[in-house]
Amino acid sequence: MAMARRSGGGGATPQRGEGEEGLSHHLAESTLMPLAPSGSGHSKKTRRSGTLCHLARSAPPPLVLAESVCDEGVRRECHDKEEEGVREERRAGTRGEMTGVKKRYLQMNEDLLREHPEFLDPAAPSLPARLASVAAAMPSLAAAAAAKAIAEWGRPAGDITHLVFSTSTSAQVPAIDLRIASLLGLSDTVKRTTIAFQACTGTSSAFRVAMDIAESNRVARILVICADMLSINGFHVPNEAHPAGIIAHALFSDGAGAVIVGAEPQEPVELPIFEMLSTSQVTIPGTEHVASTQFTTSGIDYSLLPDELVALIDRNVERCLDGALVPLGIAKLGWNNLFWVVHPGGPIIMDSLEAALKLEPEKLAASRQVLSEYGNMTGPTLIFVLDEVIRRHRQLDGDEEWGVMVSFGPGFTIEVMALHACSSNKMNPGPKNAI
Ligand SMILES: CC(C)(COP(=O)(O)OP(=O)(O)OC[C@H]1O[C@@H](n2cnc3c(N)ncnc32)[C@H](O)[C@@H]1OP(=O)(O)O)[C@@H](O)C(=O)NCCC(=O)NCCSC(=O)CC(=O)O
Repeated sequence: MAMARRSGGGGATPQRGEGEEGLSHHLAESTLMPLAPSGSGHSKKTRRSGTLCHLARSAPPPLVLAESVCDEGVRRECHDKEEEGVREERRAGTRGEMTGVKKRYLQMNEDLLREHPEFLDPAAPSLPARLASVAAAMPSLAAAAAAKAIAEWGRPAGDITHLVFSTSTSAQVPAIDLRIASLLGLSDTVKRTTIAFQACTGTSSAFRVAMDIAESNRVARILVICADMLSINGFHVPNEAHPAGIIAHALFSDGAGAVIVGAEPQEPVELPIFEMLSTSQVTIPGTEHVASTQFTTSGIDYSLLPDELVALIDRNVERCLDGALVPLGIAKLGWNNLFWVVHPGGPIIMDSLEAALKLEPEKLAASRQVLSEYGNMTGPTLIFVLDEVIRRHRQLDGDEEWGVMVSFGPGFTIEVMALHACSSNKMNPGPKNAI
């Protein structure tokens, strides 16, 4: 397997010297054996971190698309704004134009509403029924994503040693990961970890934990699954006094994604896609109020202060990226020479990031496309974006070798993971990048 550090060929490349030293120094701190065969041009001291081997995604069947029972409220909100003449964009806009969401997949449907009319009554206690509905629907959705990832990985499910499951919309004991493990036929010795309520940083948190496991246990094969179903927990009759709820209706959706992480791949069976080079999580003090969700007796309530969030991104994102990427020698390539895997929280979040870093529009094209085609699925969205970035690289012959995964979540938290595309797999065609 090539550990591509490009020496030319058009891709932006950290130069020998400061950047390379930074890379070697950082990676040497990990406990991993080098993945590169000797003579590949890498320093013998160069160590590699956990490698992301395979990923797959799945969305639930399109039970209710954008034309869901939520539509009336959203349309009414547009109409009222139109009458007030508040916003020119709103006058011309449809819901899709406002949020960037054209299609979504939702588990909430009319059958569920008939079965649980209390979901329509904001005063009726409905949280237990909602959580039970999630518990009934989520395992099969998550298992479907994981089964695809395992099939693509090429080794038997029984070879999975660890399961890291992340969700912000399920709460039960034992956690849903147990049911998923059983559906997948995982070993009864698999070590399970559930990461709860990280919201839009759910995937980043799970990847971070998986990377730590892979670094400390080189034979571990970690199945990471992220699943959320905000349509069930967060569905409420629209209330004009609560605009965040209306926006949530137009934006949020359901989905699940899975990846398999491990070190020292057994080629040719395991063909890695990305190397996970470093992770960082920065939480800005005193900003807990900016993005939050509350469990109420009638479901999950979500709240976001968009102006404060935009200001936080503007003031902090570059320093967070520098903190993660400068030691690796990647930051000096320039933000526009990296590939970007960004959680598309909403148009305002991507616009802010683009403006703060002066990113060219195509850098967030994968994020915008996922938002458009799937909505904001909370945690799993980032895996969909990763999948889309890979697809685009293959189709458009993208040549960025170094990249960054970014998500923003409650805290207010900024998570960054530095990625390197493996030349042995789909992201980069090998010969072009070989040294
Ligand atoms: C909704 C929008 C697409 C609308 O864009 P427009 O360009 O049409 O208009 P705009 O940005 O000026 O916003 C219009 C009005 O809606 C308000 N507004 C926007 N988003 C809001 C929100 N989430 N809650 C409450 N109000 C909100 C604005 O303050 C403004 O109010 P006024 O008219 O009074 O000035 C965008 O604002 C947006 O992307 N908002 C963020 C969406 C979001 O909440 N995403 C989830 C992120 S959470 C996430 O991803 C991480 C996590 O879960 O932790």
